[in-house]
Amino acid sequence: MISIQNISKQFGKFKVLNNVSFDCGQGQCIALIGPNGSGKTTIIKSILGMVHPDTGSISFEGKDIASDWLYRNHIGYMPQIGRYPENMSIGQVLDMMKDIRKLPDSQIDHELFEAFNIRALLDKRMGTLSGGTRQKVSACLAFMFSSKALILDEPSAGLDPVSSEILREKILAEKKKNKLIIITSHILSELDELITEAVYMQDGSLRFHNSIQQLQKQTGEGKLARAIAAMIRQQDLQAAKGHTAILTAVK
Ligand SMILES: Nc1ncnc2c1ncn2[C@@H]1O[C@H](COP(=O)(O)OP(=O)(O)OP(=O)(O)O)[C@@H](O)[C@H]1O
Repeated sequence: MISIQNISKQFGKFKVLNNVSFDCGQGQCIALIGPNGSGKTTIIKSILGMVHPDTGSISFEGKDIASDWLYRNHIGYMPQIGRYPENMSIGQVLDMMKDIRKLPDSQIDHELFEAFNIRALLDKRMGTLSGGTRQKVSACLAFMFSSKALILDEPSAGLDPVSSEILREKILAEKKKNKLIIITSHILSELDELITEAVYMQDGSLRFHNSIQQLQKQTGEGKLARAIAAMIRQQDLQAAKGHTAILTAVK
């Protein structure tokens, strides 16, 4: 559904993405993980057309995204930090987005709107909201338009435990509808039982892309956090062995 081919991006002298390629298929729930600053948000922004890679290409349903921006209507995006006109009320922001997306009311998904009780907050101005409430508004907007693909950047950051669970249930429900979901999180335990694939970024490069079954089989670990840690240890060990073999051969 989304294909990322050899994308690189440099900000000034700093290479943020280095020849990254991977495919994201319909029905997959992909964890995009890696240390701070490894390039996860830059990948997401590249998919959304908010950052333009210096080289490489990205396609959505087989079409290069550079040639047609309408693909964006098929993606629900929840940013790490939602930025909205601070003087507008929640109700005005929701109405504005509905106007832009032009979807009939019957197709609008109000589930999170109801579950987070946003109705009671409609008159509150965006500039006065707590971080968690702002996240809830971002979540409502991401899921509201019944998009084929959902991209969620640290979706539970700042949410209270009950709201996090509501959002997790919603993600699970959307996964069952065969949507593509790409999700970043530093709390790997949140991703257990949710994701089908893990894409691990390090220093702007893709370190591995495995299905959860492959990861579990290769590491013998059931939980995502332990499987990722074991996978990295295995790869480091292999690299060290390769290094030693080269040194021995040179001697
Ligand atoms: N517009 C920009 N100008 C300059 N540097 C940038 C810009 N956007 C991102 N970067 C740098 O690119 C690197 C990757 O940033 P990115 O936000 O993609 O990382 P991340 O993996 O999402 O990190 P985190 O886990 O902290 O959210 C960082 O060092 C960041 O400072």
